[in-house]
Amino acid sequence: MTTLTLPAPAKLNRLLHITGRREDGYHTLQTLFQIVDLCDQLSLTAREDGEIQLVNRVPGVADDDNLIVRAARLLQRASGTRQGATLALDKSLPMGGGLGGGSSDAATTLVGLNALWQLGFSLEELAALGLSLGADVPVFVHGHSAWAEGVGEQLTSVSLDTPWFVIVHPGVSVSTAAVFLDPQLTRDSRPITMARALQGGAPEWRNDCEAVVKRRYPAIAEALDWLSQHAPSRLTGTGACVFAAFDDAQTAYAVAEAAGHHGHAWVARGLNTSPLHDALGC
Ligand SMILES: C[C@@](CO)(OP(=O)(O)O)[C@H](O)COP(=O)(O)OP(=O)(O)OC[C@H]1O[C@@H](n2ccc(N)nc2=O)[C@H](O)[C@@H]1O
Ligand SMILES: Nc1ncnc2c1ncn2[C@@H]1O[C@H](COP(=O)(O)OP(=O)(O)O)[C@@H](O)[C@H]1O
Repeated sequence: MTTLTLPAPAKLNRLLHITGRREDGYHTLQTLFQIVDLCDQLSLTAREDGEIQLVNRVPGVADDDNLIVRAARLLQRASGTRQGATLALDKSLPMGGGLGGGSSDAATTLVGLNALWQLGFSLEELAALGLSLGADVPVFVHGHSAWAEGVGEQLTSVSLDTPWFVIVHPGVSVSTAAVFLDPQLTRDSRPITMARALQGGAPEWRNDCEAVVKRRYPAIAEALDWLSQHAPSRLTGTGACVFAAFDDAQTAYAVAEAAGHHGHAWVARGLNTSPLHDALGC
């Protein structure tokens, strides 16, 4: 029996600009995705009976809605394979935290099962499949820090600095849909070039969702205000997590320890390549 145990890393949006709204209601974005070394773990075991079996439930998510089950079934349909898989998910990343955990789990399932079932799909083909599961799936399939446009699926690999991040989850759950529906959301930011984005610093390194999210969720506003006393701080995605970058691990761990009542805090290292791709050599 063959089993692959693989990481599903989190991402941070180092900046997030909303540049417009498409006719289908989805918003067009410009963002810098950075992969970090905070991960869920997924074990994939091949089965000959064609079944997709989930070993452990994710609380609050029906098995048929679990993104790893949906990703496995999608890949079965796309390839016509008769193989199945047993999926075991060891979840560390908070759900709905803006860290992309569910999307990353789905991406690891697609990339991992493609290897396990020896299907031979390219990463581009897997990313296109993954987009139907969520806008953040392609960057995790792609496996590299990226400048993204469209709804996050038009990706250009970039190399970012790799600081130590303090990530704080203020313990509230943010509705992505509600943030995008809020009338006060900035949705007309002028598009910038990738080169300008990569220069870093204010005013480009901002998150357009921040004002709306701070107004709707006071706990996130408080966490941001607190973390900003230590270093420039931002929201990732539509939240709920906020983060700040530090040059050395020691300072980052000290700040994380002091985060106290603002929520659960992690220290994570910024990466440019995904540990998933490092593990599989792809
Ligand atoms: C904005 C980002 C940045 O990383 O936020 P996070 O989810 O990471 O916080 C993501 O692209 C989010 O992608 P994802 O989390 O897959 O969003 P979905 O479930 O597809 O969308 C939930 C709802 O948000 C709205 N939505 C989402 C993405 C987008 N570009 N425009 C939108 O208007 C739509 O109303 C959609 O029905
Ligand atoms: N395997 C999974 N892990 C996490 N969330 C999942 C999973 N499958 C489905 N979901 C659903 O996807 C939603 C978004 O999850 P996640 O990607 O963790 O958040 P975000 O997009 O804010 O980073 C969750 O609230 C949950 O309902």
